[in-house]
Amino acid sequence: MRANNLTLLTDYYELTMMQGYFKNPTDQSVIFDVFYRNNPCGGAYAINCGLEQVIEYIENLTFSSDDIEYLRSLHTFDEDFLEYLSDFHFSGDIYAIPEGTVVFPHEPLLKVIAPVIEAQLLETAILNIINHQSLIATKASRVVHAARGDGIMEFGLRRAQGPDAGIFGARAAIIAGCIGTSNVLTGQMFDVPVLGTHAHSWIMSFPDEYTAFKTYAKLYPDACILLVDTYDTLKSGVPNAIRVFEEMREEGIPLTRYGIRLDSGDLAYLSKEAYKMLAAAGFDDAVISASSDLDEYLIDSLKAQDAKINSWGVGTNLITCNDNPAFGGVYKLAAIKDKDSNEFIPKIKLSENTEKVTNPGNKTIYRIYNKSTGKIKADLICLADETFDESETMVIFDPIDTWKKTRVLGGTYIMRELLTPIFLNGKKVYHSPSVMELQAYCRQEMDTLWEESKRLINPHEVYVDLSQKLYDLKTRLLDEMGSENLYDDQEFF
Ligand SMILES: Nc1ncnc2c1ncn2[C@@H]1O[C@H](COP(=O)(O)OP(=O)(O)OP(=O)(O)O)[C@@H](O)[C@H]1O
Ligand SMILES: O=P(O)(O)OC[C@H]1O[C@H](OP(=O)(O)OP(=O)(O)O)[C@H](O)[C@@H]1O
Ligand SMILES: O=C(O)c1cccnc1
Repeated sequence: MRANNLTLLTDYYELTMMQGYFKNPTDQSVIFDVFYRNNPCGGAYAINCGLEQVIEYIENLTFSSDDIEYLRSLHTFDEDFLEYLSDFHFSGDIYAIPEGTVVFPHEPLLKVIAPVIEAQLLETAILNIINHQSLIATKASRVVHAARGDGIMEFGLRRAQGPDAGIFGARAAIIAGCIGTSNVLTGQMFDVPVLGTHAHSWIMSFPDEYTAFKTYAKLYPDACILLVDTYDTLKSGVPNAIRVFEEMREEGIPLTRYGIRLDSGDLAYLSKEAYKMLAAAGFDDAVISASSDLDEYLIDSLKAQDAKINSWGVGTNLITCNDNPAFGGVYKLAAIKDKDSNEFIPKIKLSENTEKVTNPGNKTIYRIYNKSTGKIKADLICLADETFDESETMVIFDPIDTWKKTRVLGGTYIMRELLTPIFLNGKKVYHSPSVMELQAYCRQEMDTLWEESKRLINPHEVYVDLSQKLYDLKTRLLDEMGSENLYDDQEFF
């Protein structure tokens, strides 16, 4: 399982490049941006997640003597470089969007400003952490949204891709709105609710289903959710559960959190029939929980079928994000500081694919909200030193189809800068909220999205525009590079 010190959790090439920078000394500062290009699962947004673990990683970033010994054994690194590494610590600045924030493609989720030799090392671990947790938080947010206010219990640990995916996946799922997790270690590490029912094996280990239910109910009268599908849901499971609940009622045991779990069969039909039986016996407030390879689409469909389910256990498809296995976040160089002028010179990466051309320069992001509804109108990626006046009318435009323009009238909008300082000169200047605080924040964030953008299929995309200044800079750099290419003696076929 994950060690505290993740310094060697990096790609080999980061270290070979670092040695290259060390041998060709440059104390040049650079800017790297972390961003992603496509929203997971065909959605219109993502939930940014993993910053607390990035902070821990950077705070613990030191090469131990064992690390140095191991690197020496690779016969790639010289002694002077190894000596440099043994004293290594991060001395730069990091700005990031807080965890639990709704984010969109191409926005810098995190920005590193540091000497190139330091900034290069961080790439792999930062992406590893942010890509995983943002992916699972986004998937969980979709599942939570589909459940329309019912609680989602995260049950994925046994199917997660290893311990870390289980632990930090559950953390991300709770931030995105799951009410609890079956993962006890996540509960301990992050002080979040642990929840659960019982397995089929519990029923099977007793001579009969009634005795199994009765024994469980005696032990856990205030958290008594009985799994009713081991033998026959409607003929045996539900009647036996009702018998136990009736006995509890007769014995004067308060029925606080009690009910059933369905784990197979037609969940719409079974839940409706089970509800009728429970209600007829006076248990219409029983929890009817369902699990069985669920995801956001199945939950949405079961809601549309008027299934009488009010609690959901979701495991495999959530914790693995089965329909979209990678978040696709990247770490791209955006600027290099010029030694003479001490100014950042913007850099751009070209691509045949317009979407993949990077945004150059030292940037920040402003979120523009409609003042009366509080909903997001658009995000504006701009240069870090740009200022805006909310009383002025602003024209924003699509950076690809530039003729698509929107006029935002002065006084009708509010702007909020999303990037927050996390490290300045290597010192942490940010305090991570607790996971439950992040959950509350994420809920508020989801309220700023229009319903149309939360739809599971073909959601309305939120506009992410470039400021005029950034757009002009990008166009100028592209023009300059284009004219350089003009003089290449290329052969065309
Ligand atoms: N009414 C429904 N509408 C849409 N999907 C449903 C409905 N009821 C169940 N499902 C889903 O259909 C799938 C059922 O798959 P399958 O029949 O293989 O398993 P099962 O019924 O859980 O039985 P078992 O546990 O014995 O494999 C599950 O993903 C379940 O969530
Ligand atoms: O279906 P998921 O979304 O992945 O949710 C988790 C599943 O894990 C359990 O099944 P499992 O067969 O592992 O154990 P059990 O014998 O207790 O049912 C549980 O009953 C759920 O079906
Ligand atoms: O508590 C449960 O019901 C549970 C936990 C993990 C996986 N499936 C179900």
